[in-house]
Amino acid sequence: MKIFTSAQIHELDKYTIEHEPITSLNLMERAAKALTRAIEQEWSNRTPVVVFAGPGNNGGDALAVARLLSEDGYGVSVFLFNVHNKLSADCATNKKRLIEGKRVKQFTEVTVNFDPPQLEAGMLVVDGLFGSGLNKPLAGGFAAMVKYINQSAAKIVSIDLPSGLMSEDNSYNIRANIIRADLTLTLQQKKLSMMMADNQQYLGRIKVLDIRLSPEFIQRTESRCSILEEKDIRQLLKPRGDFAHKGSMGTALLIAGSYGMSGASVLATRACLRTGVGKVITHTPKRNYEIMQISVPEAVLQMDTEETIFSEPVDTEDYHAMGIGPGLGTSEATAIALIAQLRRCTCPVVVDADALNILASHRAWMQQLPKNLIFTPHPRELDRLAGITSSNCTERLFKACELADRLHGYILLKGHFSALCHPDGKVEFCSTGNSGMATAGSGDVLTGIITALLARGYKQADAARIGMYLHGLAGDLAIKDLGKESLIASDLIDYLPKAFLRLEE
Ligand SMILES: NC(=O)C1=CN([C@@H]2O[C@H](COP(=O)(O)OP(=O)(O)OC[C@H]3O[C@@H](n4cnc5c(N)ncnc54)[C@H](OP(=O)(O)O)[C@@H]3O)[C@@H](O)[C@H]2O)[C@@H](O)CC1
Ligand SMILES: [K+]
Repeated sequence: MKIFTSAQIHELDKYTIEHEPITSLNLMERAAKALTRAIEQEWSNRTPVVVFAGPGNNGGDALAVARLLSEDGYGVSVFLFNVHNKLSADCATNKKRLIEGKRVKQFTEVTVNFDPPQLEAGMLVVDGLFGSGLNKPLAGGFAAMVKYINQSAAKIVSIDLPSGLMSEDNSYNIRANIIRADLTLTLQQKKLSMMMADNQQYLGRIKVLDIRLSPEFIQRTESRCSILEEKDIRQLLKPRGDFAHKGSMGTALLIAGSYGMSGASVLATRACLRTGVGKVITHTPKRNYEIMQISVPEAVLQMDTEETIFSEPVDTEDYHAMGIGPGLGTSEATAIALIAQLRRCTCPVVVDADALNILASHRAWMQQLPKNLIFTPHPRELDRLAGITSSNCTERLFKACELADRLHGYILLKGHFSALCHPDGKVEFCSTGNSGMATAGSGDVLTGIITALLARGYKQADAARIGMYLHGLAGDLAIKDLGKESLIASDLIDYLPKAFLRLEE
Protein backbone atom coordinates (compact mmCIF):
# COMPACT_ATOMS: atom_id res chain seq x y z
CA MET A 1 0.00 0.00 0.00
CA LYS A 2 1.41 3.35 -1.04
CA ILE A 3 1.54 6.15 1.50
CA PHE A 4 0.85 9.47 -0.17
CA THR A 5 1.66 12.90 1.18
CA SER A 6 -1.26 15.23 1.92
CA ALA A 7 -0.42 17.13 -1.30
CA GLN A 8 -0.67 13.87 -3.26
CA ILE A 9 -3.93 12.96 -1.50
CA HIS A 10 -5.30 16.32 -2.59
CA GLU A 11 -4.26 15.56 -6.19
CA LEU A 12 -5.79 12.09 -5.99
CA ASP A 13 -9.03 13.60 -4.76
CA LYS A 14 -9.05 16.10 -7.62
CA TYR A 15 -8.16 13.50 -10.24
CA THR A 16 -10.96 11.18 -9.08
CA ILE A 17 -13.48 14.02 -9.23
CA GLU A 18 -12.43 14.94 -12.78
CA HIS A 19 -11.91 11.51 -14.27
CA GLU A 20 -14.42 9.18 -12.66
CA PRO A 21 -16.19 11.63 -12.94
CA ILE A 22 -17.98 12.34 -9.68
CA THR A 23 -18.86 15.61 -7.96
CA SER A 24 -16.85 16.41 -4.86
CA LEU A 25 -20.11 16.42 -2.91
CA ASN A 26 -20.93 12.89 -4.05
CA LEU A 27 -17.43 11.77 -3.22
CA MET A 28 -17.92 13.16 0.27
CA GLU A 29 -21.21 11.28 0.47
CA ARG A 30 -19.43 8.08 -0.56
CA ALA A 31 -16.85 8.63 2.16
CA ALA A 32 -19.59 9.41 4.69
CA LYS A 33 -21.45 6.20 3.84
CA ALA A 34 -18.30 4.14 4.37
CA LEU A 35 -17.63 5.95 7.65
CA THR A 36 -21.22 5.47 8.84
CA ARG A 37 -21.13 1.77 8.00
CA ALA A 38 -17.91 1.35 9.96
CA ILE A 39 -19.35 3.20 12.98
CA GLU A 40 -22.59 1.19 12.87
CA GLN A 41 -20.58 -2.04 12.89
CA GLU A 42 -19.15 -1.08 16.27
CA TRP A 43 -21.86 0.90 18.06
CA SER A 44 -25.61 0.26 18.13
CA ASN A 45 -28.19 2.99 17.62
CA ARG A 46 -28.79 3.08 21.36
CA THR A 47 -25.42 4.85 21.70
CA PRO A 48 -25.79 8.63 22.13
CA VAL A 49 -23.57 10.32 19.56
CA VAL A 50 -21.93 13.75 19.73
CA VAL A 51 -20.41 15.00 16.49
CA PHE A 52 -17.75 17.74 16.45
CA ALA A 53 -17.34 19.16 12.95
CA GLY A 54 -14.70 21.60 11.72
CA PRO A 55 -14.97 24.16 8.91
CA GLY A 56 -13.28 22.13 6.15
CA ASN A 57 -14.08 18.90 4.36
CA ASN A 58 -13.26 16.83 7.43
CA GLY A 59 -16.14 18.69 9.05
CA GLY A 60 -18.21 18.13 5.89
CA ASP A 61 -17.66 14.38 6.27
CA ALA A 62 -18.69 14.62 9.91
CA LEU A 63 -21.93 16.48 9.12
CA ALA A 64 -22.84 13.92 6.46
CA VAL A 65 -22.12 11.11 8.93
CA ALA A 66 -24.34 12.85 11.51
CA ARG A 67 -27.19 12.96 8.99
CA LEU A 68 -26.78 9.31 7.97
CA LEU A 69 -26.56 8.09 11.56
CA SER A 70 -29.67 10.06 12.53
CA GLU A 71 -31.52 8.55 9.56
CA ASP A 72 -30.61 5.14 11.00
CA GLY A 73 -32.16 5.98 14.35
CA TYR A 74 -29.13 7.20 16.31
CA GLY A 75 -29.62 10.11 18.73
CA VAL A 76 -27.10 12.65 17.38
CA SER A 77 -26.02 16.07 18.71
CA VAL A 78 -23.90 18.17 16.38
CA PHE A 79 -21.48 21.04 17.05
CA LEU A 80 -20.15 22.79 13.97
CA PHE A 81 -17.21 25.12 14.57
CA ASN A 82 -17.37 28.09 12.24
CA VAL A 83 -15.43 30.74 14.12
CA HIS A 84 -14.18 32.53 10.98
CA ASN A 85 -17.56 32.38 9.25
CA LYS A 86 -15.94 30.39 6.44
CA LEU A 87 -16.98 26.84 5.60
CA SER A 88 -15.73 24.79 2.65
CA ALA A 89 -18.39 24.50 -0.07
CA ASP A 90 -19.16 20.85 0.66
CA CYS A 91 -19.20 21.47 4.39
CA ALA A 92 -21.73 24.28 3.86
CA THR A 93 -23.94 22.06 1.67
CA ASN A 94 -23.87 19.31 4.26
CA LYS A 95 -24.79 21.78 6.96
CA LYS A 96 -27.85 22.74 4.88
CA ARG A 97 -28.77 19.08 4.28
CA LEU A 98 -28.44 18.31 7.95
CA ILE A 99 -30.67 21.17 9.01
CA GLU A 100 -33.26 20.42 6.32
CA GLY A 101 -33.24 16.73 7.22
CA LYS A 102 -34.46 17.66 10.72
CA ARG A 103 -33.46 14.30 12.15
CA VAL A 104 -30.61 15.25 14.50
CA LYS A 105 -31.47 15.84 18.13
CA GLN A 106 -29.51 19.05 18.37
CA PHE A 107 -27.51 21.23 15.96
CA THR A 108 -25.29 24.04 17.27
CA GLU A 109 -23.14 26.24 15.10
CA VAL A 110 -20.35 27.65 17.24
CA THR A 111 -19.25 31.10 16.09
CA VAL A 112 -18.01 32.78 19.27
CA ASN A 113 -18.63 31.10 22.61
CA PHE A 114 -18.96 27.43 23.18
CA ASP A 115 -20.76 25.72 26.00
CA PRO A 116 -19.42 22.16 25.86
CA PRO A 117 -21.92 19.31 26.06
CA GLN A 118 -21.77 16.73 28.84
CA LEU A 119 -19.68 13.78 27.65
CA GLU A 120 -20.07 10.53 29.56
CA ALA A 121 -19.14 6.87 29.46
CA GLY A 122 -21.38 5.04 27.02
CA MET A 123 -21.43 7.98 24.59
CA LEU A 124 -19.66 8.17 21.26
CA VAL A 125 -17.79 11.25 20.05
CA VAL A 126 -17.32 11.57 16.31
CA ASP A 127 -14.23 13.70 15.78
CA GLY A 128 -14.47 15.53 12.46
CA LEU A 129 -12.70 18.75 13.36
CA PHE A 130 -9.61 18.53 11.17
CA GLY A 131 -8.16 15.95 8.84
CA SER A 132 -5.52 16.12 6.15
CA GLY A 133 -5.96 19.91 5.79
CA LEU A 134 -4.51 20.72 9.22
CA ASN A 135 -1.64 23.13 8.62
CA LYS A 136 -0.48 24.12 12.11
CA PRO A 137 -0.77 22.77 15.65
CA LEU A 138 -4.14 23.32 17.31
CA ALA A 139 -4.28 26.21 19.75
CA GLY A 140 -6.75 28.41 21.65
CA GLY A 141 -10.35 27.22 21.75
CA PHE A 142 -9.70 24.15 19.59
CA ALA A 143 -6.90 23.03 21.92
CA ALA A 144 -9.17 23.48 24.93
CA MET A 145 -11.88 21.47 23.26
CA VAL A 146 -9.50 18.63 22.35
CA LYS A 147 -8.43 18.45 25.99
CA TYR A 148 -12.06 18.46 27.12
CA ILE A 149 -12.92 15.58 24.75
CA ASN A 150 -9.80 13.61 25.71
CA GLN A 151 -10.47 13.78 29.43
CA SER A 152 -14.04 12.52 29.02
CA ALA A 153 -14.99 8.86 29.41
CA ALA A 154 -16.77 8.79 26.04
CA LYS A 155 -15.40 6.64 23.21
CA ILE A 156 -13.88 8.61 20.35
CA VAL A 157 -13.91 7.76 16.67
CA SER A 158 -11.83 10.03 14.45
CA ILE A 159 -12.56 10.70 10.80
CA ASP A 160 -9.48 10.28 8.61
CA LEU A 161 -7.02 11.42 11.32
CA PRO A 162 -7.31 12.26 15.02
CA SER A 163 -7.81 16.04 14.95
CA GLY A 164 -4.57 17.82 15.69
CA LEU A 165 -2.38 15.07 14.24
CA MET A 166 -0.56 16.03 11.05
CA SER A 167 -0.54 13.58 8.15
CA GLU A 168 3.24 13.50 7.99
CA ASP A 169 5.66 15.20 10.33
CA ASN A 170 4.60 15.85 13.92
CA SER A 171 8.06 16.86 15.16
CA TYR A 172 6.89 20.40 15.90
CA ASN A 173 3.35 19.60 16.95
CA ILE A 174 1.85 20.30 20.37
CA ARG A 175 1.12 16.82 21.56
CA ALA A 176 -1.32 17.73 24.33
CA ASN A 177 -3.60 19.22 21.66
CA ILE A 178 -4.22 16.06 19.68
CA ILE A 179 -7.36 13.93 19.97
CA ARG A 180 -6.77 10.49 21.48
CA ALA A 181 -9.07 8.30 19.44
CA ASP A 182 -10.21 4.79 20.24
CA LEU A 183 -10.76 4.15 16.56
CA THR A 184 -9.45 6.02 13.53
CA LEU A 185 -11.33 5.53 10.28
CA THR A 186 -8.88 6.67 7.66
CA LEU A 187 -9.85 7.21 4.05
CA GLN A 188 -8.31 5.15 1.24
CA GLN A 189 -4.75 4.92 2.58
CA LYS A 190 -2.77 5.16 5.76
CA LYS A 191 -0.85 8.37 6.33
CA LEU A 192 2.85 8.51 7.21
CA SER A 193 2.21 9.70 10.78
CA MET A 194 0.21 6.50 11.39
CA MET A 195 3.39 4.44 11.05
CA MET A 196 5.21 6.16 13.93
CA ALA A 197 5.33 4.44 17.32
CA ASP A 198 4.99 7.74 19.20
CA ASN A 199 1.68 8.51 17.45
CA GLN A 200 -0.02 5.23 18.30
CA GLN A 201 -1.41 6.76 21.51
CA TYR A 202 -3.61 9.09 19.41
CA LEU A 203 -4.75 6.64 16.76
CA GLY A 204 -6.27 3.75 18.68
CA ARG A 205 -7.25 1.01 16.26
CA ILE A 206 -6.95 2.01 12.61
CA LYS A 207 -9.35 0.95 9.88
CA VAL A 208 -8.67 1.91 6.29
CA LEU A 209 -11.88 2.57 4.35
CA ASP A 210 -11.84 2.11 0.59
CA ILE A 211 -13.67 5.05 -0.94
CA ARG A 212 -12.75 4.07 -4.50
CA LEU A 213 -10.42 6.95 -5.30
CA SER A 214 -8.91 6.55 -8.79
CA PRO A 215 -7.04 3.21 -8.92
CA GLU A 216 -5.29 4.44 -12.06
CA PHE A 217 -3.87 7.48 -10.27
CA ILE A 218 -2.87 5.35 -7.28
CA GLN A 219 -1.10 2.87 -9.52
CA ARG A 220 0.87 5.33 -11.57
CA THR A 221 1.79 7.82 -8.84
CA GLU A 222 5.15 7.20 -7.21
CA SER A 223 5.22 7.36 -3.44
CA ARG A 224 8.35 7.65 -1.36
CA CYS A 225 6.85 5.55 1.44
CA SER A 226 4.79 2.39 1.31
CA ILE A 227 3.63 -0.55 3.41
CA LEU A 228 4.75 -4.05 2.43
CA GLU A 229 1.87 -6.47 2.35
CA GLU A 230 1.58 -10.20 1.92
CA LYS A 231 0.90 -9.96 -1.80
CA ASP A 232 4.12 -7.96 -2.32
CA ILE A 233 6.18 -10.59 -0.50
CA ARG A 234 4.55 -13.51 -2.32
CA GLN A 235 5.63 -11.94 -5.60
CA LEU A 236 9.23 -11.76 -4.46
CA LEU A 237 9.56 -15.36 -3.26
CA LYS A 238 11.38 -17.68 -5.62
CA PRO A 239 10.15 -21.27 -5.71
CA ARG A 240 12.57 -23.92 -4.46
CA GLY A 241 13.68 -26.01 -7.41
CA ASP A 242 12.93 -29.73 -7.37
CA PHE A 243 16.57 -30.43 -8.11
CA ALA A 244 17.91 -28.19 -5.36
CA HIS A 245 20.81 -29.52 -3.30
CA LYS A 246 22.64 -27.99 -0.38
CA GLY A 247 25.30 -26.64 -2.71
CA SER A 248 22.72 -24.75 -4.76
CA MET A 249 20.81 -23.24 -1.83
CA GLY A 250 23.61 -20.98 -0.68
CA THR A 251 26.33 -21.06 1.94
CA ALA A 252 26.08 -18.51 4.73
CA LEU A 253 28.72 -17.30 7.16
CA LEU A 254 27.71 -15.99 10.55
CA ILE A 255 30.19 -14.25 12.80
CA ALA A 256 28.53 -14.20 16.18
CA GLY A 257 28.86 -14.92 19.88
CA SER A 258 31.35 -14.22 22.63
CA TYR A 259 31.82 -15.54 26.15
CA GLY A 260 28.52 -15.07 27.96
CA MET A 261 26.64 -14.37 24.72
CA SER A 262 26.78 -17.69 22.94
CA GLY A 263 22.97 -17.67 22.83
CA ALA A 264 23.02 -14.97 20.16
CA SER A 265 25.10 -17.20 17.88
CA VAL A 266 22.78 -20.13 18.54
CA LEU A 267 19.69 -18.10 17.68
CA ALA A 268 21.12 -16.50 14.55
CA THR A 269 22.43 -19.83 13.29
CA ARG A 270 19.19 -21.70 13.91
CA ALA A 271 17.15 -18.93 12.25
CA CYS A 272 19.50 -18.98 9.28
CA LEU A 273 19.06 -22.74 8.85
CA ARG A 274 15.28 -22.46 9.21
CA THR A 275 15.25 -19.95 6.37
CA GLY A 276 16.12 -22.66 3.90
CA VAL A 277 19.78 -21.98 3.25
CA GLY A 278 21.96 -24.89 2.06
CA LYS A 279 24.78 -24.58 4.62
CA VAL A 280 25.65 -22.36 7.56
CA ILE A 281 29.17 -21.86 8.84
CA THR A 282 29.34 -20.09 12.18
CA HIS A 283 32.57 -18.39 13.15
CA THR A 284 32.68 -18.09 16.93
CA PRO A 285 35.19 -18.06 19.85
CA LYS A 286 36.61 -21.39 21.01
CA ARG A 287 34.64 -21.38 24.26
CA ASN A 288 31.48 -21.63 22.19
CA TYR A 289 32.41 -24.95 20.63
CA GLU A 290 30.41 -27.37 22.72
CA ILE A 291 27.44 -25.10 23.17
CA MET A 292 27.07 -24.64 19.42
CA GLN A 293 27.70 -28.29 18.55
CA ILE A 294 25.01 -29.40 20.92
CA SER A 295 22.47 -26.63 20.27
CA VAL A 296 22.76 -26.53 16.47
CA PRO A 297 24.12 -29.84 15.16
CA GLU A 298 23.25 -28.79 11.59
CA ALA A 299 25.81 -25.95 11.60
CA VAL A 300 29.49 -26.19 10.69
CA LEU A 301 31.76 -24.39 13.15
CA GLN A 302 34.81 -22.31 12.44
CA MET A 303 36.63 -21.49 15.65
CA ASP A 304 38.29 -18.15 16.27
CA THR A 305 41.85 -18.32 17.63
CA GLU A 306 40.63 -16.52 20.75
CA GLU A 307 38.85 -18.30 23.58
CA THR A 308 36.19 -15.69 24.30
CA ILE A 309 35.94 -13.09 21.53
CA PHE A 310 35.95 -12.59 17.77
CA SER A 311 39.48 -11.47 16.92
CA GLU A 312 40.45 -12.47 13.39
CA PRO A 313 38.81 -11.54 10.11
CA VAL A 314 38.22 -14.42 7.72
CA ASP A 315 38.08 -14.85 3.96
CA THR A 316 34.57 -14.72 2.59
CA GLU A 317 35.22 -16.01 -0.93
CA ASP A 318 33.55 -19.34 -0.22
CA TYR A 319 30.38 -17.79 1.15
CA HIS A 320 27.37 -16.30 -0.57
CA ALA A 321 26.51 -13.99 2.34
CA MET A 322 27.68 -12.99 5.78
CA GLY A 323 25.87 -11.87 8.92
CA ILE A 324 27.93 -10.25 11.63
CA GLY A 325 27.24 -8.82 15.06
CA PRO A 326 24.94 -10.89 17.29
CA GLY A 327 26.53 -11.31 20.71
CA LEU A 328 29.91 -10.19 19.44
CA GLY A 329 30.84 -7.92 22.33
CA THR A 330 32.59 -4.60 21.82
CA SER A 331 36.17 -5.20 22.94
CA GLU A 332 38.83 -3.24 21.08
CA ALA A 333 40.30 -6.41 19.51
CA THR A 334 36.86 -7.30 18.19
CA ALA A 335 36.36 -3.76 16.91
CA ILE A 336 39.59 -3.92 14.90
CA ALA A 337 38.70 -7.36 13.54
CA LEU A 338 35.21 -6.16 12.64
CA ILE A 339 36.30 -3.23 10.52
CA ALA A 340 38.94 -5.37 8.77
CA GLN A 341 36.26 -8.01 8.18
CA LEU A 342 33.77 -5.55 6.69
CA ARG A 343 36.38 -3.99 4.43
CA ARG A 344 37.53 -7.28 2.98
CA CYS A 345 34.07 -8.81 2.45
CA THR A 346 33.35 -9.91 -1.07
CA CYS A 347 29.79 -11.09 -0.43
CA PRO A 348 26.54 -9.36 0.66
CA VAL A 349 26.50 -8.56 4.38
CA VAL A 350 24.09 -7.98 7.27
CA VAL A 351 25.48 -5.83 10.10
CA ASP A 352 23.68 -6.10 13.44
CA ALA A 353 23.84 -5.62 17.20
CA ASP A 354 27.36 -5.22 18.62
CA ALA A 355 28.75 -4.67 15.13
CA LEU A 356 26.54 -1.57 15.04
CA ASN A 357 27.62 -0.52 18.52
CA ILE A 358 31.26 -0.80 17.50
CA LEU A 359 30.65 1.34 14.41
CA ALA A 360 28.82 3.87 16.58
CA SER A 361 31.86 4.28 18.79
CA HIS A 362 34.24 4.44 15.81
CA ARG A 363 32.19 6.62 13.50
CA ALA A 364 35.15 7.64 11.35
CA TRP A 365 35.36 4.04 10.20
CA MET A 366 31.97 4.27 8.60
CA GLN A 367 33.45 6.09 5.63
CA GLN A 368 35.50 2.97 4.87
CA LEU A 369 32.54 0.64 4.58
CA PRO A 370 31.65 -1.01 1.30
CA LYS A 371 28.32 -0.15 -0.34
CA ASN A 372 25.07 -2.11 -0.13
CA LEU A 373 25.47 -3.40 3.41
CA ILE A 374 22.24 -4.11 5.30
CA PHE A 375 22.23 -2.56 8.78
CA THR A 376 19.56 -3.74 11.21
CA PRO A 377 19.53 -1.31 14.16
CA HIS A 378 16.83 -0.97 16.78
CA PRO A 379 16.05 2.67 17.64
CA ARG A 380 18.74 3.02 20.33
CA GLU A 381 21.39 1.50 18.07
CA LEU A 382 20.41 3.86 15.28
CA ASP A 383 20.55 6.82 17.67
CA ARG A 384 24.10 5.91 18.61
CA LEU A 385 25.06 5.25 15.00
CA ALA A 386 23.59 8.45 13.59
CA GLY A 387 24.17 10.66 16.63
CA ILE A 388 20.45 11.26 17.22
CA THR A 389 19.46 12.94 20.47
CA SER A 390 15.72 13.42 19.99
CA SER A 391 13.29 10.60 20.72
CA ASN A 392 10.94 11.76 17.97
CA CYS A 393 10.13 8.84 15.67
CA THR A 394 9.64 10.88 12.50
CA GLU A 395 12.96 12.63 12.98
CA ARG A 396 14.61 9.28 13.63
CA LEU A 397 13.18 7.87 10.41
CA PHE A 398 14.44 10.84 8.40
CA LYS A 399 17.89 10.41 9.97
CA ALA A 400 17.85 6.73 9.07
CA CYS A 401 17.12 7.74 5.47
CA GLU A 402 20.02 10.19 5.50
CA LEU A 403 22.32 7.49 6.83
CA ALA A 404 21.19 4.99 4.18
CA ASP A 405 21.99 7.63 1.57
CA ARG A 406 25.36 8.47 3.10
CA LEU A 407 26.42 4.82 3.44
CA HIS A 408 24.83 3.72 0.15
CA GLY A 409 23.30 0.92 2.17
CA TYR A 410 20.04 -0.32 3.61
CA ILE A 411 18.92 0.61 7.09
CA LEU A 412 16.32 -1.71 8.53
CA LEU A 413 15.06 0.23 11.52
CA LYS A 414 13.35 -2.25 13.84
CA GLY A 415 10.30 -1.19 15.78
CA HIS A 416 6.52 -1.11 15.99
CA PHE A 417 6.42 -0.92 12.20
CA SER A 418 9.91 -1.84 11.11
CA ALA A 419 11.04 0.46 8.32
CA LEU A 420 13.41 -0.44 5.52
CA CYS A 421 15.22 2.69 4.32
CA HIS A 422 16.71 2.25 0.87
CA PRO A 423 19.78 4.13 -0.35
CA ASP A 424 17.59 5.94 -2.93
CA GLY A 425 15.42 7.48 -0.19
CA LYS A 426 12.46 5.09 -0.43
CA VAL A 427 10.98 3.71 2.80
CA GLU A 428 9.02 0.48 3.15
CA PHE A 429 7.18 -0.32 6.35
CA CYS A 430 6.52 -3.85 7.51
CA SER A 431 2.91 -4.78 8.18
CA THR A 432 3.73 -7.85 10.28
CA GLY A 433 5.10 -8.11 13.80
CA ASN A 434 3.80 -7.39 17.29
CA SER A 435 4.87 -6.20 20.70
CA GLY A 436 5.46 -9.77 21.90
CA MET A 437 8.59 -9.68 19.75
CA ALA A 438 10.14 -6.98 21.93
CA THR A 439 12.27 -9.62 23.64
CA ALA A 440 15.98 -10.43 23.81
CA GLY A 441 17.31 -12.36 20.84
CA SER A 442 14.56 -11.33 18.45
CA GLY A 443 17.08 -9.26 16.46
CA ASP A 444 19.56 -12.16 16.30
CA VAL A 445 16.83 -14.20 14.65
CA LEU A 446 16.26 -11.48 12.06
CA THR A 447 19.98 -11.39 11.24
CA GLY A 448 19.98 -15.13 10.66
CA ILE A 449 16.92 -14.91 8.42
CA ILE A 450 18.24 -12.10 6.21
CA THR A 451 21.70 -13.69 5.96
CA ALA A 452 20.07 -16.90 4.73
CA LEU A 453 18.00 -15.05 2.13
CA LEU A 454 21.09 -13.24 0.84
CA ALA A 455 22.97 -16.53 0.64
CA ARG A 456 20.08 -18.04 -1.30
CA GLY A 457 20.59 -15.37 -3.93
CA TYR A 458 18.04 -12.69 -3.10
CA LYS A 459 19.30 -9.16 -3.78
CA GLN A 460 19.83 -6.93 -0.75
CA ALA A 461 16.52 -5.06 -1.04
CA ASP A 462 14.47 -8.25 -1.46
CA ALA A 463 16.30 -10.14 1.26
CA ALA A 464 15.62 -7.30 3.69
CA ARG A 465 11.96 -7.02 2.60
CA ILE A 466 11.25 -10.74 2.80
CA GLY A 467 13.32 -11.11 5.97
CA MET A 468 11.52 -8.46 7.98
CA TYR A 469 8.14 -9.66 6.76
CA LEU A 470 8.85 -13.33 7.56
CA HIS A 471 10.23 -12.44 10.98
CA GLY A 472 7.08 -10.45 11.81
CA LEU A 473 4.80 -13.11 10.35
CA ALA A 474 6.48 -15.82 12.46
CA GLY A 475 5.82 -13.58 15.49
CA ASP A 476 2.18 -13.03 14.50
CA LEU A 477 1.60 -16.76 14.02
CA ALA A 478 3.41 -17.57 17.27
CA ILE A 479 1.26 -15.28 19.43
CA LYS A 480 -1.91 -16.97 18.17
CA ASP A 481 -0.78 -20.06 20.07
CA LEU A 482 1.44 -18.61 22.77
CA GLY A 483 0.23 -15.08 23.41
CA LYS A 484 2.45 -12.01 23.51
CA GLU A 485 3.61 -12.13 27.10
CA SER A 486 5.46 -15.44 26.95
CA LEU A 487 6.91 -15.16 23.47
CA ILE A 488 10.70 -15.65 23.35
CA ALA A 489 13.09 -15.41 20.42
CA SER A 490 13.34 -19.20 19.95
CA ASP A 491 9.59 -19.27 19.33
CA LEU A 492 10.11 -17.06 16.29
CA ILE A 493 12.44 -19.69 14.85
CA ASP A 494 9.95 -22.44 15.66
CA TYR A 495 7.22 -20.57 13.76
CA LEU A 496 9.30 -19.80 10.67
CA PRO A 497 8.12 -23.04 9.00
CA LYS A 498 4.50 -21.96 9.45
CA ALA A 499 5.32 -18.50 8.11
CA PHE A 500 6.82 -20.03 4.96
CA LEU A 501 3.84 -22.35 4.58
CA ARG A 502 1.49 -19.38 4.83
CA LEU A 503 3.36 -17.50 2.09
CA GLU A 504 3.40 -20.57 -0.14
CA GLU A 505 -0.35 -21.24 0.22
N1 LIG B 1 -9.05 12.95 -0.55
C1 LIG B 1 -9.86 12.24 0.15
O1 LIG B 1 -9.47 11.17 0.44
C2 LIG B 1 -11.13 12.76 0.65
C3 LIG B 1 -11.11 13.58 1.75
N2 LIG B 1 -12.20 13.95 2.40
C4 LIG B 1 -12.07 14.67 3.67
O2 LIG B 1 -11.47 15.91 3.48
C5 LIG B 1 -10.54 16.16 4.53
C6 LIG B 1 -9.59 17.22 4.16
O3 LIG B 1 -10.35 18.36 4.02
P1 LIG B 1 -9.72 19.79 3.90
O4 LIG B 1 -8.65 19.75 2.89
O5 LIG B 1 -10.84 20.73 3.67
O6 LIG B 1 -9.05 20.01 5.30
P2 LIG B 1 -9.58 19.90 6.83
O7 LIG B 1 -8.76 18.87 7.50
O8 LIG B 1 -11.02 19.76 6.89
O9 LIG B 1 -9.13 21.30 7.45
C7 LIG B 1 -9.19 22.47 6.69
C8 LIG B 1 -9.73 23.62 7.50
O10 LIG B 1 -9.07 23.69 8.75
C9 LIG B 1 -8.48 24.99 8.91
N3 LIG B 1 -7.28 24.79 9.70
C10 LIG B 1 -6.17 24.11 9.38
N4 LIG B 1 -5.33 24.05 10.42
C11 LIG B 1 -5.94 24.68 11.45
C12 LIG B 1 -5.58 24.96 12.79
N5 LIG B 1 -4.44 24.54 13.31
N6 LIG B 1 -6.45 25.64 13.57
C13 LIG B 1 -7.61 26.08 13.07
N7 LIG B 1 -8.00 25.86 11.79
C14 LIG B 1 -7.18 25.17 10.99
C15 LIG B 1 -8.29 25.49 7.53
O11 LIG B 1 -8.29 26.86 7.53
P3 LIG B 1 -7.15 27.70 6.74
O12 LIG B 1 -5.93 27.59 7.59
O13 LIG B 1 -6.97 27.02 5.43
O14 LIG B 1 -7.70 29.05 6.67
C16 LIG B 1 -9.54 24.93 6.84
O15 LIG B 1 -10.64 25.72 7.13
C17 LIG B 1 -9.96 14.80 4.76
O16 LIG B 1 -9.29 14.70 5.98
C18 LIG B 1 -11.20 13.95 4.68
O17 LIG B 1 -11.86 13.93 5.94
C19 LIG B 1 -13.51 13.43 1.97
O18 LIG B 1 -14.47 14.40 2.14
C20 LIG B 1 -13.59 12.94 0.55
C21 LIG B 1 -12.38 12.36 -0.02
K1 LIG C 1 -10.58 14.21 12.37
